[in-house]
Amino acid sequence: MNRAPGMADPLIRMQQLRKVYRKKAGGKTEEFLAVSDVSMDIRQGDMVSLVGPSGCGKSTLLKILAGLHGHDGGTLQIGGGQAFDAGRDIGMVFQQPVLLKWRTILDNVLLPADILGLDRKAAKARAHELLEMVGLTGFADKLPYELSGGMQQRAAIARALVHDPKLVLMDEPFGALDALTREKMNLEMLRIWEETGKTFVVVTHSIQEAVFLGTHCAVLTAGPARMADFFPIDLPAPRRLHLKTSPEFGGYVRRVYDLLGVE
Ligand SMILES: Nc1ncnc2c1ncn2[C@@H]1O[C@H](COP(=O)(O)OP(=O)(O)OP(=O)(O)O)[C@@H](O)[C@H]1O
Repeated sequence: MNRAPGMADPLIRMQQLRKVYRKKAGGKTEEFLAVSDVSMDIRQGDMVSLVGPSGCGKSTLLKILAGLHGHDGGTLQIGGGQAFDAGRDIGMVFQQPVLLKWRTILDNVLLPADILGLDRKAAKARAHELLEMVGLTGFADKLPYELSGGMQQRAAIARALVHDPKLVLMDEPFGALDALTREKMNLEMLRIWEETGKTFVVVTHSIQEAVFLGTHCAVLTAGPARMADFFPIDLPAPRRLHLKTSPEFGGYVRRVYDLLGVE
């Protein structure tokens, strides 16, 4: 795991973060508390998994980090004391790859660089490097429909990295994949994270996936919305699938089950 030397402040600091959705209905304003009392420090190079049941506010939290939503209480500092521009410094991966079907895989990967107006030649060289990193060498000129779901999601990961963001936000990136492809993608993602040294925040419904991927895990609950815990996951690196059969892994999984009240 790479950490910037001398970087004292965390890349992200959330303190008692709170988000209320408001809706006007029949002359009244209805309020819904979606995120409550979320506090955590995320350091550069961390891989943080956000886990919790449907509706507990994981996506809302990610949208707040991405600058797509404001928050109603608490504080959020991003950048570790350095300038931080959400458009430039964040890469996003969604549950579906959302590739533009008329653009080649290379041109899809280049999309953020095009939007930001980055030098096309340099961006193209980086896009080719990233395609190699995600195992898609030779697919640059294909159209999305010519790739499997897992391959498309790997292209989406390359797209999230092409503008060299400081922070990568992933919202259930492997939720649409079959179980075996998902396990392979977990390993791929850990390798990409190791190679890039970037900070990743990953939303998942899967407790096993949260424990397997994370250097840290944030557990959120719904009804009431709150953060139940945030803790480091001290498992040996590099993580391999057989780790899932170890008592240490089982201990972390059990801790999350207990926090979520799952029997
Ligand atoms: N734009 C919105 N306006 C009003 N309520 C919203 C809005 N977005 C989300 N909510 C509500 O806030 C709560 C948290 O939603 P969010 O999408 O963050 O949950 P989640 O944990 O990501 O769920 P899932 O795992 O099912 O995607 C839910 O009860 C949802 O109905």
